[in-house]
Amino acid sequence: MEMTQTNLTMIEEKMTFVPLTNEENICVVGPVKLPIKQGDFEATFNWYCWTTVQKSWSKKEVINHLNTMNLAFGQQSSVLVYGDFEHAPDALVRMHSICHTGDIFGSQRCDCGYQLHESMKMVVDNGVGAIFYLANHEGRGIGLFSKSMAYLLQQEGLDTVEANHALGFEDDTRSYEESLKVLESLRQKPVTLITNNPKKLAALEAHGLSTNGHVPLWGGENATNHYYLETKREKSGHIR
Ligand SMILES: Nc1nc2c(ncn2[C@@H]2O[C@H](COP(=O)(O)OP(=O)(O)OP(=O)(O)O)[C@@H](O)[C@H]2O)c(=O)[nH]1
Repeated sequence: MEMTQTNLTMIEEKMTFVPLTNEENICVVGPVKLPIKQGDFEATFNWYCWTTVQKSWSKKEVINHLNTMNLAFGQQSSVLVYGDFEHAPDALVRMHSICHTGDIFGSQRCDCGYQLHESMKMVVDNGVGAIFYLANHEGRGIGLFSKSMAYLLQQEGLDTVEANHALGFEDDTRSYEESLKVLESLRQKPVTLITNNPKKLAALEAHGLSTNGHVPLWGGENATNHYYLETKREKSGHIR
């Protein structure tokens, strides 16, 4: 079926350009209505997805380029927004790094799946908030393929930080700049971060966004991930 002018206009109305660099804009699409059901938990979020595009492109050109952008070969990030995110005085925000093994497979080697689902519940209980799902953060920035090797090293006794170093990576190479620009485009008031990671708070403050501090999210601890979580606390500076 051909796209009609009405459909094209409707999509263009849901597209926003957020300046990133001199060469690139972030193109944000949304809100898209997204009803979610996970066990007993049900909620309807406003979902926004984004990708970077050439600065010179118009909205129509972005749509025309979709089938040559190879979007399935590089994942896009997105955010689930709940409530009156732009205006409400108190909003909870989670900056969640993608974890293919924990979030999708339910791996017990980390606490990621627990944190993702729990933060969605916390946002809905709070009435307002957003969960950013950051697609270029797999394995704290080393990628899934490298993470599989890091896991093999961890099976031999290295901790999560040592395993990254052994493969030639820094422990944590994640950047929050792109997602913080998207956050700024959705809300200018202070937010409370759901995190145990002080680096995430520091990134928000370094970007010039004001914060109401953080709420910790510990839980989902088990015999398999105990050592991983202990290393986060002892070596990576995670707040108890
Ligand atoms: N390299 C590496 N990455 C891991 C390992 N276990 C989990 N991860 C990744 O670590 C990231 C965890 O991200 P987050 O849930 O945002 O966790 P965090 O930085 O500890 O911060 P908070 O959860 O907010 O406290 C995900 O990208 C996982 O894929 C591991 O053993 N090695």
